[in-house]
Amino acid sequence: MAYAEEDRNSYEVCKEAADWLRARAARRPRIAIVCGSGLGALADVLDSRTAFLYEDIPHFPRSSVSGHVGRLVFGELNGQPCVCMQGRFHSYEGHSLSTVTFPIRVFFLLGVEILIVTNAAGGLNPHFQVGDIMFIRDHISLFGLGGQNPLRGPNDERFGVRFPCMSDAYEQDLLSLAMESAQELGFLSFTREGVYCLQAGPSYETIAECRLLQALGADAVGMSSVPEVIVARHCGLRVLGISLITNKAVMSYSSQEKANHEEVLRVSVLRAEALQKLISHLLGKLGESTNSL
Ligand SMILES: O=P(O)(O)O[C@@H]1C[C@H](O)[C@@H](CO)O1
Ligand code: HPA
Repeated sequence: MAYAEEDRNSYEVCKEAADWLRARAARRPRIAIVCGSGLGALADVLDSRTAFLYEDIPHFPRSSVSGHVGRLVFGELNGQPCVCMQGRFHSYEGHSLSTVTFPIRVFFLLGVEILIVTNAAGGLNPHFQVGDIMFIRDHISLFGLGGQNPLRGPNDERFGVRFPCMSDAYEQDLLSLAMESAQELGFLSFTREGVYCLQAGPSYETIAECRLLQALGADAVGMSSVPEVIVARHCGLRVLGISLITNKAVMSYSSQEKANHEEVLRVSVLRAEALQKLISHLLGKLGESTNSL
């Protein structure tokens, strides 16, 4: 089917991809997990896995960033049926925001109820350390504030309302369960909560920009996740966001530190196992609380 790039996430196009996947996946996933930079190994620990290359799924975009493999993996984690995006799409790759968020609408049409977005991010909060896991309490979208929103354009009510609320984007119940999981696993010493700020990338921030973002109330800065969260909330998915602090944002002109993707990937891989344990533990709790949450 030929369509303009901005029409990629139209209902019909998303449904074709969802129908293709539904015909091939063994179980309907309840939870979708977007794996951030260097965090794709999570998909490799799912039980009863079935994987599809993005290039084989109708209308799926291609991943071009190292640390993002480019597969959709269905399976079970701690008894919960899941689908993992082993590789996400970023607008700096040249994708429109409708392309970046296309998989989220496909997940919605597959019957997914909960979206877990993970990402690598630079720490702006001076109390954060490299290797900290930050549960996202809220976000600041420099895209959105600047007029670029994935919901821009005609609204299709089959997905959601014209003016969705975002003050409850990150669900408190999921955040509490995630915190409880961190406590039960003994992870509290490196678990934080904070505000994630989206900037366009692919260049990292200048020192003046880091100072500005910190003054605005951001605890971490990254180049993804927010468009996915907006589209997920638009179609009623419950959202948990997790940032891995892979580097400290450079705040001083006397610092010799330089942000780089190799370090981001190195730290992500070091913390990948802890993050897997955390998400798996949380999913077990979601299974126990199916009726109450
Ligand atoms: O996909 P995420 O947000 O985890 O990736 C971050 C942002 C850039 O893509 C890259 C920069 O190192 O890592
Ligand atoms: N800035 C933006 N995106 C990032 C960073 C950063 O410092 N680290 C990982 N992703």
